[in-house]
Formats: sequence, structure tokens, C-alpha cells
Amino acid sequence: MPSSLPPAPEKSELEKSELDLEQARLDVLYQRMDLRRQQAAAELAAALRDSGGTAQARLERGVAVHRLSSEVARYDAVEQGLCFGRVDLLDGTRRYLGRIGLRAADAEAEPLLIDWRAPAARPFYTATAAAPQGLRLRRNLRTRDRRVTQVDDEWLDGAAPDPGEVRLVGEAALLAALGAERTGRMRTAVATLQTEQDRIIRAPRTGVLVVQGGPGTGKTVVALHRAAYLLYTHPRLDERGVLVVGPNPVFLRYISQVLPGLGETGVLLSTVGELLPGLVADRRDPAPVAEIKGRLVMAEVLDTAVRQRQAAGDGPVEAAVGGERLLLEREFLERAVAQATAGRLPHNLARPLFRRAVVGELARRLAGVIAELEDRIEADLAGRIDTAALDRAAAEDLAGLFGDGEPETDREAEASEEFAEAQAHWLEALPRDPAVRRLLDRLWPALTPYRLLEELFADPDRLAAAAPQLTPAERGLLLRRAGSGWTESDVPLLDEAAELLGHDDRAAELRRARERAEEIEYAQGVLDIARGSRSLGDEDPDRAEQLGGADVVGAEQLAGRHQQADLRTVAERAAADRTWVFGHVIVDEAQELSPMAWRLLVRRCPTRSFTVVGDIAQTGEAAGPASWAEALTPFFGDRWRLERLTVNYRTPAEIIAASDPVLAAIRPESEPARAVRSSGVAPRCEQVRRAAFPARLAALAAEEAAQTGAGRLAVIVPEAGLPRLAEAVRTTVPEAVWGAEPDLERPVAVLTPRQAKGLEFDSVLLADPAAVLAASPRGLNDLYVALTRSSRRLTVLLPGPAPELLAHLLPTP
Ligand SMILES: Nc1ncnc2c1ncn2[C@@H]1O[C@H](COP(=O)(O)OP(=O)(O)OP(=O)(O)O)[C@@H](O)[C@H]1O
Repeated sequence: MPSSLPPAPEKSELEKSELDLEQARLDVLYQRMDLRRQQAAAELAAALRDSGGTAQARLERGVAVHRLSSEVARYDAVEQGLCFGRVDLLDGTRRYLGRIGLRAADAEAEPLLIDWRAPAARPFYTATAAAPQGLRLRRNLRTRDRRVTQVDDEWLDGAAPDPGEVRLVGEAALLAALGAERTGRMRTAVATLQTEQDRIIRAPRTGVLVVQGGPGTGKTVVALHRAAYLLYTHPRLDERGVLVVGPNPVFLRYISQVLPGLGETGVLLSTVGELLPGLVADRRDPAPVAEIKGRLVMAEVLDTAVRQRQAAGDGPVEAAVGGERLLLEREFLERAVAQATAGRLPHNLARPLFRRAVVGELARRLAGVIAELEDRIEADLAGRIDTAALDRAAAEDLAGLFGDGEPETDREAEASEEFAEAQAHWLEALPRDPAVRRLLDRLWPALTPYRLLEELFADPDRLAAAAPQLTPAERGLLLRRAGSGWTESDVPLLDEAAELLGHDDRAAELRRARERAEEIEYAQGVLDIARGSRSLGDEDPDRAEQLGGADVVGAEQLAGRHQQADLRTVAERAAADRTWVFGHVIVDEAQELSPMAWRLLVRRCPTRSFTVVGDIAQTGEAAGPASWAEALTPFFGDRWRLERLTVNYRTPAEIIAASDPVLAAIRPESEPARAVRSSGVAPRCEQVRRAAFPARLAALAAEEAAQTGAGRLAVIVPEAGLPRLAEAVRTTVPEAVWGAEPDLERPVAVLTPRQAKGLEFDSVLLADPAAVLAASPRGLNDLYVALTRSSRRLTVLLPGPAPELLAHLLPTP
């Protein structure tokens, strides 16, 4: 049976003395943290002030600044709830658990505080009465602003659990956390993680882990705590960072405090639409267009579109160069294209090869013409050939130009010195010739992803040639005027195009290589100094240790460390670099991703180290997958493993029961998640005449806002009705927010089901569910999302008859 939160009893003398005891301990912990913070801040200030010194000192200072600034930021981040738990072991050992670890001043002594991610902390999350794992007591400490406000004890006495009961770890603390009013921002759950969540959080990093769970089962909680766990357990991951992908910017803002609250900065939170640095793709395509753009076949379409830009026209091409009109035949162009693409280089990187072939051919032809002319003039002057021979030579010349084999005279001419000279001249001059440049730009243009897509989607013929796999009607949906901006579903296409096109940045690469060589040379100097100074004999053991480090660090590594002194966080560096490769990728609401978006994400983590969380039953995209296998097999084969979350922490039993028929209609085979609590408040459903609907909605919103108190209320409305109904709500609740990115920290937000995905509120007022159902082929899923956002109260307003699936909510007459 789900439990309700009992009223808080008076504190006994015993409890008070326990509170005092824990307060004394908490004081010690905060004192220790304050001291470490002060020390780190002072060291940081000194390092930032200091600009001179030896090369090695400068190098080390850069690394230290980075380390110290992260350390200070971490202490600030964990100020609230620094310590949240204690375990007493059967052997009498007592351990305190916190958001970070704290060592005692005596490094040999037991740590004062154990990081929740350390192996020693694990029994706190997994020990049960039946399997106590060496624990006698698990204690949850509830604190506020450095004060202990409550302790909740669980004695692990070996009692067997009731069969069928939801087994909760630290039940009182968990129920208190779940019962607390929402703030518009997700909180960390580190103090109350449950055993099934802990198992997933600590699963090995390699491979693809899929976490399926119904609404409110803590998938997002698990995903974010897993990111923090992986960064702690794999320190090298910090260099590459973790990417967390969410469905929209509002959701990302909602979860944005969780990882900083765990002291982690090495994580980039992003939507797929934000993954191209510099591009703001804030528009959305209509669902049928987004569906086509998301299909895997678009990768082939783009590949063809690129190849069509590689001298793919028909017939010979005329080149007016060097005062001659030369023809480049189809066969020659095909050969040049084949040569340029043989190495499978991206389009822009293969372009110089094509250019070299064309310029070489034009130079050869021009040199041939000139050398031969000179020969003839000489011969003519010497009276050594007659007019008939001249005519013959001219005919052969023409034949050569038009590609009818290579006449004997050409080869002779090419052997001549004049020919070599003229060829060298043209090889140098032609690339600068505007006519040649124009010709090359036409035959093999340097392309950006934006230009490729813009020109493809604006030209029906080009699109028809590139996308024969699509029907004319589908191609019609893709057509749009150039300059009409970019949408979220364009981003995976642009990213795919960027891969196919490549970026010809040889100049920048040369510069980088030169800089790197200089850094290595500099680092080598540092190492030489280090080794030299040690040979003078160094008595200070710390210093000797540092210098000893020079033996195991090569100049190249040291130069690398120097580069790391870049003070941007990994997340900031990753956000600015399209080609950044992450150490791990976490995808939330993963059921929404199109195949093209998956391709993009796999490029961001080619080692395929992924955590994928979502709920197939909540898929809102028209062409969303029917199963995880359908979504993932094209990218990961069968190399992924599935974990399930089965307990619903958000939604009370009453609301789960209300939404069950909708879940059953989406997936008859799925089991609803079990509730951990009941709210004692039955969902309410009201019918109203359509004409009175907006006014009644506004009145109900005002009532619910008052009921919700300091919590958060969401009014969820069908997408098409958003502006009209939101404005109606604002007549009675002027502080209500709505729009593309409403601020969820405000007490009332009017949202569409899509916007509400992944979010939660104390109370939800759902308007016109029949319109939500009718609005898209995924209407059932959207309705399910809307019904499962509330942690306490649910009200449904019907402007007409109830949809059959919700008829059970109507009051019985
Ligand atoms: N172990 C926990 N301790 C405290 N709160 C928890 C715990 N697990 C989940 N919660 C709370 O339950 C609510 C639902 O969690 P979360 O948003 O992660 O679920 P979800 O599975 O991602 O839901 P949805 O699919 O509906 O988006 C949140 O308020 C979260 O803080």
C-alpha cells in the first residue's frame, strides 16, 4: 500500500540529544569545508596575482588555477545539504555521507565525510532490513542552512519485507522530499536515491544502457546522478566531458541546477537543436516535415546532393582561358572526379585535388597549343613544311582538343622545353585567373552545410535529382524559400552535411601544428631545466617529487597540460566545437529522437558510451519508435542492455489510477508503475458548455492557484488553443506565464503537452483533453504526458462530452 506522510510528532528528549550530536558533527564538517575553501581561494588569488617566475612555475600555475577555481566552485555548490546521511556498521564504525568527500587534517585519519559516489557509501543506498550488508543503522539527516532539522533512523534488524510492498530506502526522508512543494527547478535526490536507481547510476560506463520507466519513475534523476557518478569514478572523463541531451530548453533549465548542486561542471546540457555552435535553430517544422527530415534515408539524400555538386552536369564544359576556348570533355571530368573522390575525402577537402586535375589539364592544353604554334612558326620561317602539312597539324590539334585520342605531335610537343616552360607558367597563372576560379566554383563549389541545404530545399529539380527515394508530395513538403531560417530538425541534416563536406582549414591546421611544435619545444626546455636543477641536489622532498614527475611526463604531455590551462570548463569548450567528442552521452526523453538525430549523437561519441532514458509510451513524435529495438538497432545493433524503473515517485496513486486507461490504450501490455504514496485527493473532472469554457478555465485556474499555495501550477492546454486560453487564464491569474520558453519558477505556467514533457508541478489543470487527443497521431501519448505531470492535484475541464478514456473521472450522477 502506498503510504501517506504522517504528521510530524513532538520531538522527544532522546531525539533532541541526537539532533545536538549531529549538529556538533555538522559544525565540524562545515568548519573543515570553510577552511579548505579559504585555503583554496587564497592559493587561487596568489596564482592569479603571480605572473612571472620560471617557465615551469608558469606552467604549473596554469594547471593550479584551473584546479583551484573548480575546487572553490565545488564548495560553493554543495553548501546546502553538504552532509545528508550516516551509517553505523555492525563493528561500531560510523560514517557520514555527503555530496562531496572531506578529508581530515590528518591525511592518515578516516575521512570526515564520504562522497556519496565512493564504494564505501553504497550500502547507504542498497542495504535493506533483510540484507543489511554489515549495517546496523541508516540515518538520514535533514538540514537547512547548516542546521540539522531532523534525523530519520532505520534499524536494519534482519526483518523480512512484506511481499508485494514497495521497499523504500530512508522512507521518511524520501516521503518528505516528495511531499515538498515544487520550485520550478528539479532538486538533487542524492540523499534519498533508491536501490533500483542506485544500481543503474553505478552501472559500468561502457556500452549502451537503456533505462525504460513510466512517468515519474526517476529516469531524469537517475540520468543526472549517473553523469555525476561517472565523472567521479572516471577522472579522465573530465577531459572529454559528458553530454546530456534533453527535449527542449525549458526542460534543460528545469534540470540545470542538479549537477552544479552535486559540484559537477564537466557536463554540457543541450537539445539536439543547439548542437551546432553558432546556430540558433529555434523554429519547429510542422510534424510531417520534421518526420521526413528525421528519416535515415536523408543521409543518402544528402550524400547524393553533395555528389551532384561535383562536376555532375552533362556534356563537355567550355573554358575560356589564356585567350583560348578549350573544351573539357565529359570523360575527362569523370576521370577528374573519380581521382578526387578516390580517397573518400569530404567534398571541400577533395576540392583541391579536383582543382589540380582541371588546372593541370588546362595548363597542358594551353602549353601544347603554344609550343606547337611556336614550332610551326619556326618551321614556317625556315620553309621546312608546306601548307598541306600545316593543315594536317591544325586538324590534329583540333582532334586533340576535342578528345579524339592524343595525336603523335602532342607527345612530341610535350617533350619540348617550350612546352615545359609554358606548362609551368600556366600551372602558376591559371589558379589566379578569375575565369578559372569561376569555372571551378561552378564545377566543384566550396560548400558550407548551410549553402548545400539552402540550395537543395529551394530548388525542386535539384531536390528531385537528390531524393528519388521520396515521393513528389514528400519532396514538396521539404521545399522552402532560401533564407527562411533553420529549424530543430534541420540541425541533424546540417551536421550530416558538415561531415560530408568537411572543412578545408589547412591554413589553420598548419598554424596549430606550428604553435604545438613551439609549445613542445618550450615544454622540453622546462623539462631540461627541471632535470638540470635536480642534478644540483634538492633536499626538499615535495620539490624532489615534483621534479621526479618530469621523468614520467614527456615534453608533449607537458605541452598538453599547458594547453589545458585554458580556463573555460570542458562544457564550455565542448559547446563551442562541433567536432568535440564526448566521453559519455546521456539522452533524456530519448523516445523523441529521430534516426537522423541519433546519427548526430553517435558522431559526438563514436565509442558509443551512452545512457539512454525514456518512456516509449510518452512518445510525442508522429514517427516515434514503437520499441527501443526499433529506435536503437540501426545505430547499436543488439549491443545495448535494458533496465527498468518500476516505482512512480511523482504521481500519487489516485492520479496513476486516473491515467491507467490511457496507458492501457497506448500499450496494453505495459504495467503501470507502482505509486509510493497517495495524496488523499481524488482527481476532479468537470464538464462545461463550449461557450463558457475559457471563462470557466480562468476561474478554475484561479482556484487551483490559490490551493497550490507556494507550489507550482501548470495549466496544460491543446497546442492550437495556447494563446487564446493562456490569455483567458491571465484575466484571473495575471502572473501566469506562457510562450516559447516560460519561466517555470513563476507560480503558474500555461503550457502545451509537448512543453510539459519531463516537467512536474504540484497541481495540473488539464483543459480540453479531447482536443489534445485529436491534435496529432500521437494524441494519446500527449494526453498521457499531460495527465502524469502532477505530484498532488489533478483537475480536468471538458468543453463537451468526455473522451471515453476519461469517462471514469466524471462524477457519478
Ligand atoms: N530517489 C528519489 N528521491 C527523491 N525524489 C525522487 C527520487 N526519485 C525520483 N524523485 C522525484 O520524483 C519526481 C520524478 O522524477 P523524474 O522527473 O526523474 O521522473 P521521470 O521518470 O524522468 O519522469 P517523466 O518520464 O515523467 O519525465 C521528481 O520530482 C524527482 O525529484
